Amino acid sequence: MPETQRATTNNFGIPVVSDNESLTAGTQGPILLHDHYLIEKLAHFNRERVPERVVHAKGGGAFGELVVTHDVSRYTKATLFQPGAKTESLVRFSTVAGEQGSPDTWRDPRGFAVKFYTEDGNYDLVGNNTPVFFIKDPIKFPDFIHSQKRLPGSGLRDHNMQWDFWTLRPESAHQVTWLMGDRGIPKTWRHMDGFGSHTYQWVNADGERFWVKYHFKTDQGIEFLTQDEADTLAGNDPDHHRADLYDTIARGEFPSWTLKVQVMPVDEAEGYRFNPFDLTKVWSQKDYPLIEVGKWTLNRNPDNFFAQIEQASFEPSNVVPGIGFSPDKMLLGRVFSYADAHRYRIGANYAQLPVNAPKNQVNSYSQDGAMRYATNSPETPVYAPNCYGGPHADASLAGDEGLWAFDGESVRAGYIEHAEDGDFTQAGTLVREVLSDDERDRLVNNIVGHALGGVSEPVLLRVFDYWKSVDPDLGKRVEIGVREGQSRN
Ligand code: HEM
Repeated sequence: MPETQRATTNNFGIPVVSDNESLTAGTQGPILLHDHYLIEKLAHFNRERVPERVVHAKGGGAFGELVVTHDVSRYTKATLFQPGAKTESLVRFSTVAGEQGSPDTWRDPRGFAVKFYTEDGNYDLVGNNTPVFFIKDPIKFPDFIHSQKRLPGSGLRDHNMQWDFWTLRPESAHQVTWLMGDRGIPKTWRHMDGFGSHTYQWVNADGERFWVKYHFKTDQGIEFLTQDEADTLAGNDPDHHRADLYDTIARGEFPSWTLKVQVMPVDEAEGYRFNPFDLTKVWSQKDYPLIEVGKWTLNRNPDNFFAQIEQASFEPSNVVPGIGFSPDKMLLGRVFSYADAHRYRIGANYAQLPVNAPKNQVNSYSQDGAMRYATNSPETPVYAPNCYGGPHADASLAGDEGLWAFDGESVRAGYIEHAEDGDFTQAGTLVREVLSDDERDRLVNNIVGHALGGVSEPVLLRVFDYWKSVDPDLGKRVEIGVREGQSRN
């Protein structure tokens, strides 16, 4: 064996005799059970997969850093947002509805999940490439996702089911308008913006509170794929977006985004023309202009995709001092959901994996569980309170948690309607005031093409009404396009 070549070992470091032949009783005899290396190989292989994410199963990611270039300390005391702060980061981009092997260029929102390894623990901002979402109550999330995935009998995806759900839940209109437009298929992950989407809370050093929305503006410029381009790539190059990110970073070209925020003083929320906690609405940038925070750059590829991307866990519950939640019910539902998903998908001790572990010291009282390894000394007390020097909670942080006032009975109700709320208002504004003529034409074509892909009566009639409610002219064009398409087929 050449000196530089290392001997194969089994998982316990014991050198093995053969990479190629199993141990048998004679050349034609049975395989022997005590060939423990063969058994190790076959048994470990059977356990190579963890369950794929129930949503956002197909994705890719990279490491990078956030550098704060502007002073937003009057809005938050969070250490990662202080002037000059530099924080290591991880991102995972994804599609929502497809499975692990699905094409990157299907029309779908893109996940934009960011982890910041701050000195106060991990801050996860688990957003999308759109500022809004299809629904506004977490109780609807499993129904919504079921309608986007596959039929139980045939295992096929079904546009009829998608439109049935969307048109029966008209609060989806704003997000569906984004989805059916150019932003529904970004050219690459580098050519899309990212959004925290929800309203979060920032708390400054004086304990003052602000509502905040995050925007990652791509420095590469927004670019998209037409439906035809995307369809071709879905067949020829299903990992197009994953490969693009990896290859670009490997070439030493580091994509970046400018992080900006919209900030609303808490006492302005009640009188704002849109309910600021409704995830199907944006805040007008005329009312709350973007404030620059810093530069977020991706500069390092994973060196083990499974360990660092597949096992990565992002959870909206990870907020650090100076950042808090808001009355957005979707956000509050997500605060429960993700850590629960990780415990099932990766295991109880997923937070100990290097990609998920914070860079600062963990002093929690969690212990044991599958695959646990020790991080504390044997003398560390395993309960609180104790009189043996174990960690104790810091009550002085109470004001940094991001709390808010509320009052009233337990109710099952929607959001308080503000002056200009309504399911179709902002979708209509997007169509009429933001999109160019070309963009509107492509929107109509995309909707018509999608509806012709299996949507039938009575859902189809609701599709026409839905788009007429967004914009009467757009709705008429959709109806004419679909009827013409039907008569051609
Ligand atoms: C109540 C509503 C929601 C629920 C219950 C929910 C639940 C989940 C679950 C269970 C996962 C899989 C986690 C895993 O196995 O690692 C997931 C992934 C994800 N969700 Fe949600 N979700 C909701 C809404 C949203 C919204 C509104 C956004 C964006 C604004 C979003 C963005 C993401 C992203 C980006 C991922 C992938 C994270 C990764 O790359 O690992 N989700 N969601």
